[in-house]
Amino acid sequence: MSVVAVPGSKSVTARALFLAAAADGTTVLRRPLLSDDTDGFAEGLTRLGYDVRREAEEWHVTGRPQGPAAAEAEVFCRDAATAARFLPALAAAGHGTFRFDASAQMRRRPVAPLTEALRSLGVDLTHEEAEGHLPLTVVADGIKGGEIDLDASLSSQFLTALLLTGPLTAEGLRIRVTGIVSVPYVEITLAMMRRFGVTVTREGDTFVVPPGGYRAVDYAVEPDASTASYFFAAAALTGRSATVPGLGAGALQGDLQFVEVLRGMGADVEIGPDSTTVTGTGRLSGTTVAMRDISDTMPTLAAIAPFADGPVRIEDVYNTRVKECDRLEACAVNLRRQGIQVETGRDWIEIQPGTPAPVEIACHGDHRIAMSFAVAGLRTPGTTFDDPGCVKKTFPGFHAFFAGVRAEWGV
Ligand SMILES: O=C(O)C1=C[C@@H](OP(=O)(O)O)[C@@H](O)[C@H](O)C1
Ligand SMILES: C=C(OP(=O)(O)O)C(=O)O
Repeated sequence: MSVVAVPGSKSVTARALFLAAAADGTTVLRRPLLSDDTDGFAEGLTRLGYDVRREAEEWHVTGRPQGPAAAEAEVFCRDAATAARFLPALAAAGHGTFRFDASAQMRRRPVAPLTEALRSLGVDLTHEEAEGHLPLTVVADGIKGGEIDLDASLSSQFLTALLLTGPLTAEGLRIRVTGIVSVPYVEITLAMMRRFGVTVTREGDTFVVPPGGYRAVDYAVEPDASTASYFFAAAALTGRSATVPGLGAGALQGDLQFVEVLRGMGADVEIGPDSTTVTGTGRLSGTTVAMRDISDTMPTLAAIAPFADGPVRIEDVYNTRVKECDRLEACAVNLRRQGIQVETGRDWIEIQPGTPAPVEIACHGDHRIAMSFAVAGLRTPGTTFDDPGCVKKTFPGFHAFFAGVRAEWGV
C-alpha cells in the first residue's frame, strides 16, 4: 500500500484566494496548491492591489470588501481559466480600469457568457481583439446588482465567477442558469461561500445571492481530487494500492467520484471519513460512463481505456473540447498513434481494447493529457512526451513525484 499525499486543490485554492480578497479581515490559507495556475491567480490579486503574503504552505490574504486597491492594473492570467474568469468579475465590483490578458491557449477559450452577463449588469467591459475572448478591459464603478440569465453549458466557471461576486454588489444577484455543466464545481463554490459567511439560496434554476460581505477565516485547502485520479488509475492499472489522505467522504470535490468509475471497472475502492483507497484487482472491464460532472478525469480514463477487456465509452463531455486543448480530439489522436481503435462524436469517445505502442505523446500544452498518458505509460514502456513541463499548470513536481510512487510499487 502506498500513501500518496497529493498537492492541494486548484479549484479550492482559487476560490479561497477570491473569497479571502473579498472578505473583511485577513484570511490564512493552509496548504494551498503551489502551481502555475494558483501562482498566476495570487499574482493577479497582488496586481489588483490586494495584500497577499505567501510563505510556502501558508498564505495570508488581507481582504478589501470595497474592491481592488489599485486604480489601474494589468493582469496576466497565464493558462488559468479560474483567474481569467473569476478575477474580471471581482475587479468589476470595484472602481478602476483593469485589463486582463492570458496565454495564447487561454485567449482561445470562451468567456462570452460571463462578460455578457457583466455587461447586462451595467459593467463597462471591452474585448480588445475577438469578442468573447481575452484580452479584455473592465472600467469598473461598482455593480448595483439585479437579475441575469446565464448559459453555463460551456463552463460552470461563469456561474462561479458571478456567485462569488454577488455579495460584493449593492443589491445582490439573481442568476437564472440554463444548460449547466460541471455541477459539482458549483457545489464547491456554494460550500466555500458559506464557510466565508454567505449563504446562497435556490429557487428552481435561479441562484439568489444576497448582498453583504464575506468574513475572513482560517482555511485548510483539501488535496486535489483531479490530481488524485492519476494515482487511483495507476493503482487500478497495475494491481497496486493507492491511499490518498485528506480526501474522504466529506471532500468538497466532485472529481473524487472518479473512483466510482474505477470501481465499476473492477477496482476495489474504500472511501473512509478522511481518505480514499483504490486497489487494483488485476482486471479492468469495459464501461460506458457519462462524465459531464467530472470531465477533468475524462483523459485519465481515456488513456488507460485500451487496457480494459472491453470497449470504454465516455459520454456527455462536449465541454472538454474547450479546455486547455480539445481534449476529446487530443485523446483520440494520441490513442490512434498508439495503434488503438478510437471513435469520437460531438460529445463522446469510444476506445477499443488493445496494446498501445510506445510513441511520443502530443501534450497540446495540456497538463491533463501529459499526466494521463504518463499513467498509461506504466504499461507501455518507452512512452515519451513532447512537452512534459506542461504539468506545471497544476502539479509542477508531477514527474518526480510519479517516479517516487513507481519506485515504491516496483512498476
Ligand atoms: O471551477 C473550477 O474550479 C473548475 C471547473 C471546471 O471547469 P468547467 O466548469 O469549465 O467544466 C473544471 O474543468 C476546471 O478544471 C476547474
Ligand atoms: C480545465 C482545467 O483548468 P481551468 O481551470 O483552466 O479550466 C483543468 O485543470 O483541467
